[in-house]
Amino acid sequence: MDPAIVACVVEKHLKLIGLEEDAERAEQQEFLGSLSKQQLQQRGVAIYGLRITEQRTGLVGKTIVELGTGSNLPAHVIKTGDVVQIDRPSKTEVEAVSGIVNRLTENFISVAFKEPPNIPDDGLRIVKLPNDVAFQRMRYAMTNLGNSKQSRLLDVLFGPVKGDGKQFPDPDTTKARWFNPHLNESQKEAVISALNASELKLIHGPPGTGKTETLIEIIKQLVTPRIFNTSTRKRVLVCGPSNLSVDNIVERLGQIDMVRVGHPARVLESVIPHTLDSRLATGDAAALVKDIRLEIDTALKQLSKSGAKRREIYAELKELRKELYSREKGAIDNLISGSSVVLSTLNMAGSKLLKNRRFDVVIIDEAGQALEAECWLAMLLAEKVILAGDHCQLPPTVSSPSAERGGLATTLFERLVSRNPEAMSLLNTQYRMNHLIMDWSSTEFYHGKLIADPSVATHSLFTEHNESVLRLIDTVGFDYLEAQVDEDQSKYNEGEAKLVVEHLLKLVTGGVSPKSIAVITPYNAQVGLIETLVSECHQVRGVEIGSGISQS
Ligand SMILES: Nc1ncnc2c1ncn2[C@@H]1O[C@H](COP(=O)(O)OP(=O)(O)OP(=O)(O)O)[C@@H](O)[C@H]1O
Repeated sequence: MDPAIVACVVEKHLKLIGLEEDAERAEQQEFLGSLSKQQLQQRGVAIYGLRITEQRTGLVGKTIVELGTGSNLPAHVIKTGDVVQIDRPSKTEVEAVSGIVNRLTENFISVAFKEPPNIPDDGLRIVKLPNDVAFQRMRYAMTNLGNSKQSRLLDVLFGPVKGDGKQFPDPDTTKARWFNPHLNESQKEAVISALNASELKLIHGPPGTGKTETLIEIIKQLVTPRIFNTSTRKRVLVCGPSNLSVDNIVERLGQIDMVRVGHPARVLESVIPHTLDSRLATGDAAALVKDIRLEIDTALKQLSKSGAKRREIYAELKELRKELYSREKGAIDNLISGSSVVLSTLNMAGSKLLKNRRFDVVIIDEAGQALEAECWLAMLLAEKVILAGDHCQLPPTVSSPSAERGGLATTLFERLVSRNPEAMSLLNTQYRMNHLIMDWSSTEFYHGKLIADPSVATHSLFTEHNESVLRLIDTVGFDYLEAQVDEDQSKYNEGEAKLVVEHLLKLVTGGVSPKSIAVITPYNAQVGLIETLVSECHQVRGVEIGSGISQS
């Protein structure tokens, strides 16, 4: 590698991450500081009138405080994993404490704290705060990259070595043993070249081309080699930028020896049994920590009625939590280092649980949606990386215009596709769209290289073919006026919304179920308007309407 190039990349990204963090913080603070109680509630960033309903011990000695209002919580936008402040707005002498939302139901919100919080039992408020953990971790990743030693992987990524190194002679594909023999030719080529790559593999997967399907085969082949005659089973870290991107893989891996690192409240329900928490709560580890958890919970219960003994109980709690931490840490280490496949978000790869571990291979899915620094959180943990994604779709969202101009939204995947094209395979057959829908994007973005699999190439919603598969409606000249709701700058257009509902009616009366239709519009106000019109028209109720921005 060329240390000067690495230093330059590190410096650039540290600066861009700083700009992005400043922009996000300024946005949040301006937002929170300028709003009244009523406005904060209306926007859903604060919940008032809460009281503590329960306190207990969570994983690694955290204190979990459950709060409720006595009935359903008002509408809010607070999500699990958000950093929140808890205070008592009517009493300034009560010091605010901050924690992380651990679980949410209609009636309760649970918050995890490092130490038991010293707050009163009622009259409390929760306010959503900006979360700087992601930024701290990205900074840590870039600093680590700057300090990393020369390696083959870094030579490929920052030096003159090409990313086409092979470990084995190419196998006879007709005789290869596949977990999924139905993979198409481009998928099989991607699997073989990924397994054979010495340091780097890039898999370019346009929509519906079976990127996940291909990664599943790669993971299974790494853990239990069948194609390449090697007895070495690899240990794999699989990451993605969002919880959903990781959970899609967990769901399709089946019964493999794996552990999903991440908060159970943030993962899909079907994935919960694979989470670290669930595995710890059910295995041998559970017995090891059961007694000590009970003792902590008893001490926590005494705390609220203890008066003068409060200090003693705090001291006892501190000791108990130290012991719990050390036992749980041992159990966590055993589980993570004993699993063939570990899965987490990129951000979580920078957490205490994973950051100093080593793997044989790191796989990143949806790499076209991840910031470069996030990728480094995972990539520094192995000597071989496989990145899958599609740089021709939307890049990750960036709040700071200066950071965007500086290149923060240019992903590592996109950079490597042009820097190391020899390491790339294109998945060329898609299984989702009629070819008429595909043709346009194939020509515009994929140099006309996409093929529609025969199973979908001519499929259509109607058996009697009188409705076109793809229709573009130019509303210029229709006198449809755009309007703006408020200072949010969100726009809507009544004429276009009515046109959408007319088309929905046509589809539904033609026999399409409303549940299989989705409407996407970039403006929240337009989402709201179409939702209202849809709710007023009973035939089309059930249609999904959204801005297309993922919530995961
Ligand atoms: N070789 C194949 N034969 C038949 N069906 C396939 C094949 N590969 C993928 N599919 C199907 O195509 C669909 C898309 O696959 P998959 O979700 O793996 O694609 P993707 O590229 O990850 O999708 P996305 O566009 O969401 O990123 C799935 O229904 C999958 O079962």
